[in-house]
Amino acid sequence: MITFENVTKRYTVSTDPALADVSIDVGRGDFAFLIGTSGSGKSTMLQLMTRQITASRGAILVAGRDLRTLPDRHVPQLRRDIGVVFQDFRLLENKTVTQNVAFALQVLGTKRHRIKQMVPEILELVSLDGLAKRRPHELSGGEQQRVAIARAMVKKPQILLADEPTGNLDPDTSTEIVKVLERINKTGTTVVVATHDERIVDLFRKRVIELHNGKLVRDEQLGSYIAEPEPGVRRRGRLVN
Ligand SMILES: Nc1ncnc2c1ncn2[C@@H]1O[C@H](COP(=O)(O)OP(=O)(O)OP(=O)(O)O)[C@@H](O)[C@H]1O
Repeated sequence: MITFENVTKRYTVSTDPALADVSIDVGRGDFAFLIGTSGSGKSTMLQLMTRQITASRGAILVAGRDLRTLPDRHVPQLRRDIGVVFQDFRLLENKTVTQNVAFALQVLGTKRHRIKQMVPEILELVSLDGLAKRRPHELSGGEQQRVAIARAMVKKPQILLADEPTGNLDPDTSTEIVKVLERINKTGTTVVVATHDERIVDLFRKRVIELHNGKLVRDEQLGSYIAEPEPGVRRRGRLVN
């Protein structure tokens, strides 16, 4: 669903690349955490996937499209296949929950009767059905993030990208949000979550893709936040089998 082949991204010629020779393959229906310290290249990777920026070198394939050759006029179509959520929710403050979600469908040109039908369905998916008439300031952070996820999911994208989705949330609420993402993933959507949140990575034990200074340093199924040492390597004085 998302393939990077030897991708390098340089923002300026004089500095080190933000992403250096990265190759990954995220299949349909996968769930991956993208981790790494600040500045390691996580946001750069997400922005390359949506073609907000283009690679300096290498090939990127997303939902069957080669982003090197995709004409600009086809980029909106690509973005219909990709839902994105952010740390800061980015909701429309003067609109209710229903209106925030409906607005995302209106801009796609969806007919009014379809919007009326689809919005309650999607609110149910993120367990927000009781809060449809509230405005963002009347919601908790976790509820606001659910609205943002609902809004990203209305177009039924094949891929959901989340950039630090639990960054503003307390631990219990963060767990609930990742459970929502997991539920969406179980419906077949490919989910990639860029995060610094060590606790959720260790709790959910999904695939972990780790960057360091723009380089891919780990790609592990059922990974934890801190890489497990190789067998035979000493860790805190104990030999790991
Ligand atoms: N528009 C830009 N112009 C120049 N350099 C940039 C630009 N965006 C990012 N960079 C640089 O590219 C590198 C990777 O940044 P990126 O934002 O992808 O990291 P990140 O892992 O997402 O960090 P964070 O966790 O802090 O969001 C950093 O050195 C950053 O300074």
